[in-house]
Parts: sequence; C-alpha cells; structure tokens
Amino acid sequence: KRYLGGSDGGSDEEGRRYLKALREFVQQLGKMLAGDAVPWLRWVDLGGHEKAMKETAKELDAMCDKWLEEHREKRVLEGDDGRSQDFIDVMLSVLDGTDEIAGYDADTIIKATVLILTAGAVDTSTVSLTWIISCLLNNTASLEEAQKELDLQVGKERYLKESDISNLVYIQAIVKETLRLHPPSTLSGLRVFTEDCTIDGYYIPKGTPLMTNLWKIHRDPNIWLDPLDFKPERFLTGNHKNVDVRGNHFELIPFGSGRRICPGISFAMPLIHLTLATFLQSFEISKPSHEPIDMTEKFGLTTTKATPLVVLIKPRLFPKLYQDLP
Ligand code: HEM
Repeated sequence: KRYLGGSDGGSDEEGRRYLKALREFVQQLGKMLAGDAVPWLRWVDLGGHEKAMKETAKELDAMCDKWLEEHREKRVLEGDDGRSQDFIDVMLSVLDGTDEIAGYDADTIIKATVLILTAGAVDTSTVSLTWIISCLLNNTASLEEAQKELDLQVGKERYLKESDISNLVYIQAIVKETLRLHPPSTLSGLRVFTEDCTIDGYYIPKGTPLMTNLWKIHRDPNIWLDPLDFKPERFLTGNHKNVDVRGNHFELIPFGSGRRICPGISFAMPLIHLTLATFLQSFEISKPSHEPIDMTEKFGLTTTKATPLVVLIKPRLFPKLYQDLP
C-alpha cells in the first residue's frame, strides 16, 4: 500500500481493492494468452477472457487516476521539500511538466509503470515463498538443515539481520532449488526474432514471437540429475555449485535473461531470503496432517499452488524476543 502511494491518499480498503483487481487482471491476461493458440481466431475471444481483462484494466486505470489526482493536490498544497515522498510523488517530480516521451504523456507513463511494477512484483514474490514453504514441509530433512544453519550462524537470542544472509548458504540453495522446480513465471517475457534463422534444424522466420518455457528447461533430465527431486545440496557441490539465477546460466533462469531480464531481481532475492530466513528462525513449522502437501500447480502468468497452503507454527526463539516486537 505504501508502495502505491496509498499511505497518504488512500485507505487499506483501496489498497486491497487494487491488489484484488491486479490479481484478476494478471489471471485474465494469462488465460487470454493460453487460449491464443490460434492467433487469427483471437477476435472470437473464446471464454471472454480478453473482454474481462479489458474491464479490469479500466478499473485499475480509474484507481491510478484517482491516486495521481490526490498526489498532485498534495504537491500543490505542501510542495515537494521536507516531506517523505512515495513512488508516485517521485515519478511526478521527474515527469510533471514533460510533454511526451515516445508519444506517451506523463500520466500514462506513471500509471503504466505503477501497473507493471506491481503486477511483476506482488504475485511472483508471494508465490515463491508459498512454494518454498511447501517444498520444505514435504522435505523435512532440508527444513531441519536450514534451522541448524540458522542456529549456528545466528542463534536464538536475536533476530537475524540482512547482513546474516550471506552466511546462510543452505537457505540460499533452498531458494534456488524451489525457483528451479516452481518458477513463478513459467514462461519468459515475449521476444520477437529480428532476423530469419535456423535453430536445431527448425527454420524460424523473422518476426516470429517466442516465449521460452522456463519450467521445462529447469526440469531437463539432460542437465539436472533427478530433475524432479527437491535437492538444495545440488547447488553446494558438484556441477551446479556456481550456478546463479541472474541470467548467466541458461539452465536456471527463473528471472529470464538478457536485456529484458526481470528488473526486480535485486529487490526480489534479498526480500525472499530475508522473509524466509526470519520466518524459519522464528517458528517451528509443520503440516496439519500426515498427508504430503499437495503440489498441484495452477497455470497462469504466474504459476500458483492449486490448493491453499495451511501451515502450523509455534515459536522457537526466546519468549522475550516476541514480546519486544514493535
Ligand atoms: C521471485 C520473484 C520474481 C520472479 C521469479 C520474476 C520473474 C520475472 C520474469 C521471468 C520476467 C520476464 C523476463 C524475461 O523475459 O527475460 C520478469 C519481468 C519483469 N519483472 Fe519480475 N520477477 C520477480 C519479482 C519481481 C519484482 C519484485 C519486481 C518489481 C519490483 C519485478 C518486476 C518485473 C518487471 C517490471 C518485468 C518486465 C520487464 C520488461 O518487460 O522489460 N519482478 N520477471
């Protein structure tokens, strides 16, 4: 909410409404793309997903319009100096008064930036954490190893800090292994071939659109030993020891690769490491029954867990630490 400027102009209710509409928009877009197997039939809009997506887009646009108006009013009344600025304030101070950039006015650019950043950030990060916890609950040896590492590197008498993360190599390996098995964006962003070429015997004419199937690459048995097994250790020794997720090693590209690689990666990775490590340090976690956690995936622009995750938690730090929380 603070991200979107809701802290000054909006309400919690408004933030929730925005996020709900955003999730619907992303799901509708995913369904529309999935149904677009025969592009020349697109005008039929099978399932009505395109129509629904356009309606949700209008709703999101109207909310962003209102926030822009509120922020402009505030700037006139209070000026920019000396008050804390949120994302919309900063974009306004950079772009207000600009006529056009590449044919788009300032409002369109700000609204589009808010939309792509929130659409790119919200579900991907939360979905990653859901998959990580699910994998750990089904692989309790890895969960115990992570907590052993936390006890050794941080202990139980203080909360961990961001600077501890570099010492938590096993937890970093858990994150990589989950992003391998359950990349939140199953498909990369769209690319278009700029020239005719032949790849692996297939002729591909200039102008052909391409979306790379990241999920499939991450489970390729020619690259990964026991590709379907959850084994964070594979990133600690052997062939994959130095493989990172920053688009340099094509066998593991949950954030894509190249010029259009996810620009949120340097925000997402510390966020996931810190949230996960703090959660595992603070709580014993367990499943509500002896049944394994259901790992069925629901395909969309982000691939989510088909059924909700239910986790039991109990404190594992000294009680005083919980009392001292702000
Ligand atoms: C675990 C978290 C995340 C994952 C797995 C992820 C994954 C991806 C992927 C696969 C792409 C397409 C890249 C390509 O085509 O090469 C992408 C694009 C993008 N991501 Fe992320 N992302 C995550 C978090 C974030 C966050 C936190 C933000 C914003 C703060 C963000 C903003 C964006 C934006 C704006 C794009 C579009 C870039 C463009 O089209 O040039 N993402 N992301």
